[in-house]
Amino acid sequence: MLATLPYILSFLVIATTYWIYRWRNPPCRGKLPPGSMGLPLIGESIQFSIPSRSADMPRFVKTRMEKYGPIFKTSLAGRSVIISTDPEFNNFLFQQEEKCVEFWMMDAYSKLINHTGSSKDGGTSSLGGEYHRYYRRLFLDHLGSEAVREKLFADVVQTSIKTVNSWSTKDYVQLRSEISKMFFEFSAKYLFSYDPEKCKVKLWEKFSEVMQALVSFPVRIPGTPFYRAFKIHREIIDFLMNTIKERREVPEEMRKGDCIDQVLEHMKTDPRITDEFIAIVFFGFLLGGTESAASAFTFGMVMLQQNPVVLEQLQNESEEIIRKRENGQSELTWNEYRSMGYTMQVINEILRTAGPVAAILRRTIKEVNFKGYTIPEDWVILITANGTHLSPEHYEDPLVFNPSRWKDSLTNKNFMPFGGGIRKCPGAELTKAIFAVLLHLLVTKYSSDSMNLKTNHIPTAWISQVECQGGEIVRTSLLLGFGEGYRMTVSARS
Ligand code: HEM
Repeated sequence: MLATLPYILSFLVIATTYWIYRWRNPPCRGKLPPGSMGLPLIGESIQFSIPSRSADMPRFVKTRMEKYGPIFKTSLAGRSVIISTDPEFNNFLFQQEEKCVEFWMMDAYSKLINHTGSSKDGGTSSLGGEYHRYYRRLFLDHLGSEAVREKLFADVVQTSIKTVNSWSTKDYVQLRSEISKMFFEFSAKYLFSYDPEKCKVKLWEKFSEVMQALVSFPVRIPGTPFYRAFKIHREIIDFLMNTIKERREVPEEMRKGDCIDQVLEHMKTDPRITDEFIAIVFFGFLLGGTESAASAFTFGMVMLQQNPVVLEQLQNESEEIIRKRENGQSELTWNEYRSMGYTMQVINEILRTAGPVAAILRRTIKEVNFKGYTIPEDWVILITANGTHLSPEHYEDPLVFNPSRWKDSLTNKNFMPFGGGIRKCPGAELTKAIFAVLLHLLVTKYSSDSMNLKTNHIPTAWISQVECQGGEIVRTSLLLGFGEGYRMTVSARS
């Protein structure tokens, strides 16, 4: 036995050394992008999860961009990952959907919705392939870039007026949560005519609790936030399925013409569209339309407060619109909205600097070759538009909030807050319309020096996991947070 010990030890040393070597140099048929795979098993997950207390891009990304360039490799949560801040590569990837790459989700989210993982699976919980094409068409039919027209816009105006008016009666407004709620209720109304005042189920409260779980550790052990969220998620799915069932029983002539009614029509001819699939899709839509918009708008308000000259110019534009009215109309119209040049520049600048969707995730389903690099199959690619939007290479003085940089054009190939390709955000135009209406109402109803944002001591549910003092803006790796939250006090203009 003793005689074989040196052989066993030598074998172990060689095997471990080989394993570490393989970990650091993953197999690849070409040249992988530069970067470090970190420690065996945990990779660089710890460094990645350290929040940055600044409005700049996450430190993790910034330091590695400086060291390795805009495309680099790492390992996170047991996965081999490529992080891309290169706009050319990002745009290339957006065009490769379902060819070389496919949609991929954070572990917590995919476990929460019981996602089957791949577009090849074809199960009803799959959100790729033909299922994706179906629900995307459904959303775009109602609210795509051309769809935010007078009718939808009038709804946006009414909902925003209701929200902004309610603020004047409050001691303070918890900005982020108010905006989340507004986006949530607007989306729910459009999907299934949800009326929070009539419905017994307090959907928004349930939904906020599920949101918290997305930044918690995804283990389904009783007592953990994730476990509770899992149960509430099921309740929401059951509620949505029940809503579909109830609507099916309503005579066709009494239907409401919302998304559910359209789905019921499609179900008549396509048995693959099940109630559960639609409930999961609606849930994803509500999620997509709530968190990012609320983060971005809150960030925008912080920026406006810090830039009074911009706020004043915004106010001038809105006042000018009101001055030009001849027919005594009091609400913003679609045509007026289309004329709000400076407001749109401000919104672009908010989206650039806030970058609420810090990570768009894809999985390679085939080897990807780009700019001399090879990315093997089954790697995760994390596309971070922040790395582009906040890089001095693409934007002069990137941390300066300067809406005028958009005065010549509101688009460019380095600007991708809503992603791109066949998964580009279908809520983009709606988001811009809601932001414009909210800004218009705020600057015309309240005096600009009264729109004070202060940090409060009520932890914002969304980011309660992020420890932070004094309400600084915090970028965690995937979410934009606000320390202890922002509360806004407003007073009507004299
Ligand atoms: C500031 C606000 C918003 C930002 C920055 C944003 C950003 C994004 C991004 C980057 C994607 C692409 C994700 C990917 O490629 O994997 C996306 C997808 C999506 N967004 Fe948004 N979004 C916003 C608001 C909204 C709103 C208001 C809605 C709904 C009313 C919405 C609904 C969706 C949906 C349903 C998808 C999935 C599209 C698909 O898979 O084809 N988003 N969003």
